[in-house]
Amino acid sequence: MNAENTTTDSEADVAERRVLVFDTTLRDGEQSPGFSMSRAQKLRMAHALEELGVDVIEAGFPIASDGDFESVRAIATEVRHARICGLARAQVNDIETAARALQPAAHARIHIFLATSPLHREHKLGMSKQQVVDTAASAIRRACELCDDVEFSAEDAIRTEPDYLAEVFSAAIQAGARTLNTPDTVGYTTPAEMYERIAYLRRHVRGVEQVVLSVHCHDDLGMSVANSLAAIAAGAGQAECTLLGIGERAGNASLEEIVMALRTRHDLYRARTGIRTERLQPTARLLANLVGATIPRNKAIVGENAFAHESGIHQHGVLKHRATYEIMRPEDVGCARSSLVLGKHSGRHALRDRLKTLGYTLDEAAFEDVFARFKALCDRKKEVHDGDLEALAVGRDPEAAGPWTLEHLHAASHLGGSASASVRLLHEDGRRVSEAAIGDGPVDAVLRSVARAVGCDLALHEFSIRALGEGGDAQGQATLSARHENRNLTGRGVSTDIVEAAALAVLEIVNRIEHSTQRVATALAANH
Ligand SMILES: CC(=O)SCCNC(=O)CCNC(=O)[C@H](O)C(C)(C)COP(=O)(O)OP(=O)(O)OC[C@H]1O[C@@H](n2cnc3c(N)ncnc32)[C@H](O)[C@@H]1OP(=O)(O)O
Ligand SMILES: CC(C)C(=O)C(=O)O
Ligand SMILES: [Mg+2]
Repeated sequence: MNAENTTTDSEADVAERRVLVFDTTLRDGEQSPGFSMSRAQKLRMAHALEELGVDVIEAGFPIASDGDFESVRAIATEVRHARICGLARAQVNDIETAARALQPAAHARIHIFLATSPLHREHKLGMSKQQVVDTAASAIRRACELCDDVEFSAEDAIRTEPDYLAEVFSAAIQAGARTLNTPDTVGYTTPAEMYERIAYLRRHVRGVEQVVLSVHCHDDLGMSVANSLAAIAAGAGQAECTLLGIGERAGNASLEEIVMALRTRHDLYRARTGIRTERLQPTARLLANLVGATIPRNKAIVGENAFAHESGIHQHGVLKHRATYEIMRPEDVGCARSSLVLGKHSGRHALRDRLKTLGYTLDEAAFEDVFARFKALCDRKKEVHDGDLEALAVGRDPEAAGPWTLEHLHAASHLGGSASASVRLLHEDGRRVSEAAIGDGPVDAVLRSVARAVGCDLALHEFSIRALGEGGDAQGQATLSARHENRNLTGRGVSTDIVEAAALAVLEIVNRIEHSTQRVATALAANH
């Protein structure tokens, strides 16, 4: 074993295998509550994932909605190196829709899934064993006519009879699938069981040597990464995972943890990935900023404390020899604490340098915009922290920008009673509207006054605020979800004043509504 556990990929020996990283942050990750992204945000994330070096980007489920279709198509158009994948049920319409969305891709994959476990066959699909085999095989055959790379997933594979799963996979290979995925859909398995399952499939699936075996683990019992690693140890050649482990329920296996476990314990796994590990922290932080999530301080690899030492005995050890308490080098995962303090006396060089370290390379116009907003922020805050800079660099979601902007806001809370707020909004067509309302707390009052001003029906559903830096003048990022016509819409806003941050989040929502109303009106006019 390497004493410092800092083995690099170039030291790999000849026996090592290349494990493919299949990222499903934009599909399984995005389909879970709290992580939805607009098309522009997904596109931005897809570029970052490509830069990170993932092999496959599962960009969405094209049949799910027009928005998902458009997102997959935009990613397939712009992202040229990574393979772009679209999910489809074992149904012709799903498959043809996925193929249309993927049509511009340089490298495309259609991913078909069908549940195989007794529970799903009987209670969900109402299909016999033979019907499942036939449905999967005919779906794969149709997909192979439209795309030269087809993956098949046996949903709930872990709770499927092993001999039957081997039969389904053998039929899938015969029908043309090139990757066979074994999902632990409900996060039920254990590492020993997963190892045994992959080893069993390697012994019993006909034609298995022609395909890549893949694994897709969920974290319901907190074992998704351990289970993925066990599958790799047993011979799986592809791991499906998400950044920060976001995904259905308790989430998916976390990409950064699988990748760094393979790298750090190369002595055990003898496997490498194509991930540029120094991009892990910046890419994970970009995701957190786009979806307004907080990365727990103690999160492995990318959390703020992952390389922090506070206790004296540890500090003493690290000062003598870093490897006493660190099994990875912070710089290998993109974690570099800056000693430069940015404030109102800082110039463009220091800001550009810091942004680059954080993973943001902006074009001249975008940089000048960030610089101007940075200076304005410095007038409101003594010190500007990394979180503040990331919020400035991520900027506003273009699909939520304009036409309404906030000109004036006043909010007051009354002890033991309700709160009140008044706003003045400016529309890009020149209209100015002032309104006031009372509510259950200042955020609700702000929401009601904005809703009244723009004449739309909104009810507060959820509200959260997270600090982007340290100290009493830290900026807050508000994430607010409101109910509108039976849908929950989410908006985000950043300010040193949390009520103003909430107002900006409400404005994102009303701007989204106005954009979609305009799109519908344009489409109707075009049809006439
Ligand atoms: C384990 C996973 O992560 S699977 C992916 C889960 N992700 C999602 O569901 C997000 C996107 N989903 C959606 O937008 C919708 O569910 C849609 C558009 C796909 C389908 O919507 P609807 O047609 O209204 O169907 P609904 O979702 O209510 O029910 C699912 C239907 O698909 C069928 N189905 C489920 N899985 C499969 C499959 N793999 N292959 C074929 N049919 C399937 C069900 O039996 C059910 O059929 P029925 O309508 O004949 O009863
Ligand atoms: C669609 C499949 C691969 C899935 O997400 C699961 O089974 O968890
Ligand atoms: Mg899943």
